[in-house]
Amino acid sequence: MPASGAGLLLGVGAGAGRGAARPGPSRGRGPRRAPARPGCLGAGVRRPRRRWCRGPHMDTLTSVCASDILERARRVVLKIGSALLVEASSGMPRRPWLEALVDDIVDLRRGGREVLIVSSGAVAVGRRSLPLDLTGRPRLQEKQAAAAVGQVRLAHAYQEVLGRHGITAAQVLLTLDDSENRRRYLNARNTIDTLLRLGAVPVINENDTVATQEIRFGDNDRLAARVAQMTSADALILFSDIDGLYTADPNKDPGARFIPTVEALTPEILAMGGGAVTAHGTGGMVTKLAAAAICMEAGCAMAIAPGKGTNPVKRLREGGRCTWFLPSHEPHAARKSWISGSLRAEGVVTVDEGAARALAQGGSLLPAGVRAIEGDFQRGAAVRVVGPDGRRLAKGLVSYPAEEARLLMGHKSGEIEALLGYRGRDELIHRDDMVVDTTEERTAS
Ligand SMILES: Nc1ncnc2c1ncn2[C@@H]1O[C@H](COP(=O)(O)OP(=O)(O)O)[C@@H](O)[C@H]1O
Ligand SMILES: N[C@@H](CCC(=O)OP(=O)(O)O)C(=O)O
Repeated sequence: MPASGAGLLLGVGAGAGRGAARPGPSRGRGPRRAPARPGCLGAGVRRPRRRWCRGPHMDTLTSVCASDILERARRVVLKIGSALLVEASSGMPRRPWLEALVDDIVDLRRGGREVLIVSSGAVAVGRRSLPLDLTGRPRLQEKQAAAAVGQVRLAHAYQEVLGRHGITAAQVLLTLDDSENRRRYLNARNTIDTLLRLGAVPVINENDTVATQEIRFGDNDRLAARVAQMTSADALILFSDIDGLYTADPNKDPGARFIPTVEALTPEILAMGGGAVTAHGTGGMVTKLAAAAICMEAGCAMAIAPGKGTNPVKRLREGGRCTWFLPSHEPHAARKSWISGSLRAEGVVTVDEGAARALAQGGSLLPAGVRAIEGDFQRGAAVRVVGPDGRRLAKGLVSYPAEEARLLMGHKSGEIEALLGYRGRDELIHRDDMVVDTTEERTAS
């Protein structure tokens, strides 16, 4: 899987003659960033490079930046922890809180944003429904059993509260493997993209019942970051029992100072979380900082924000305090650099002149424009795209394995089902999964 990259990128077009070009906006998502605003900084905080944090409001950094980031985001992931969602005494989801959260989600969507929820709570809800000792720490198998029971109830709660607004809830359960194995990663991403395109709200949790100790995320902070990375989200909000990152745990150190913005995970910042971020750390700030590392690398802004009290998103949009972790680049750039830099091309796809022109204009590569295919690759592999004269045009992730791609070569997308026996994607390489080589790159290679 894309260990580090995420985001969307340039598109490429289809073959001439029998193939239609597919220019236009990527997967229905609009322009992702608005122009710069002048900066806003808190005392002692380095000036962010980001254009979204520039303003004259020197003492109101978090409010200005929060509203900027959220207002400009097209795709937002909200992570809800068990403690916020589940009433400890009853083991039931806090209904009024959830309803208010959904009001916030409706507002976000009204502004044209896509919203995904990463929700914990399956174990907390399910524990009470099984004859388990609630005083001790449950063993892994007991937690998995509890999750199996609780997840049904959790999904039902989301279905009801979203359904009141006519919104369809969609349950997606993921394991670490889904984010690290490229095929599974692409499948999960395509499913989530499709759900969003169709107007549903994906409600995502770890697939606790099959995840084992060794492979489980173990913490939904990191799962949420992986989801943000996988879906090229612009912003991830981790709702917590605390309003952000402090120089030390404020519950232990009354002198701890609030940090409004983090631009780089320096050793000093990591130390604030109580030590180095490891893959196996759990809870507290450690997993939140691990999530921040994933997001910042993926070009996604991340916030630790207070979730207690009603309408947490609304409060944030109205200037409520939180800590923002700012990425150094946008999701487009992160994904583009992952495809062009980190992935080895496992095959070569030769396209005709019409397809080459369409690629340059921005659009997806349809099978119709393909003349030849070299290599033995799997679905999701990176391949080099070359023109009829062998010149490099692009690099992208293929939607079909080599043997199927060869069957589709030169055919219209409408023939895919008849040729393969199933209806796959229209594009051999979707424009979002492709980096078009610039003239300089072509000359250099
Ligand atoms: N540097 C820090 N800044 C803020 N909180 C910290 C810090 N170090 C440790 N913490 C602790 O982390 C807690 C939040 O983590 P946790 O309870 O796991 O989150 P969640 O709200 O997602 O359940 C805070 O209540 C606080 O006690
Ligand atoms: N997947 C588990 C939750 C894991 C988790 O990270 O929980 P939390 O720390 O409450 O966000 C569940 O649904 O119970």
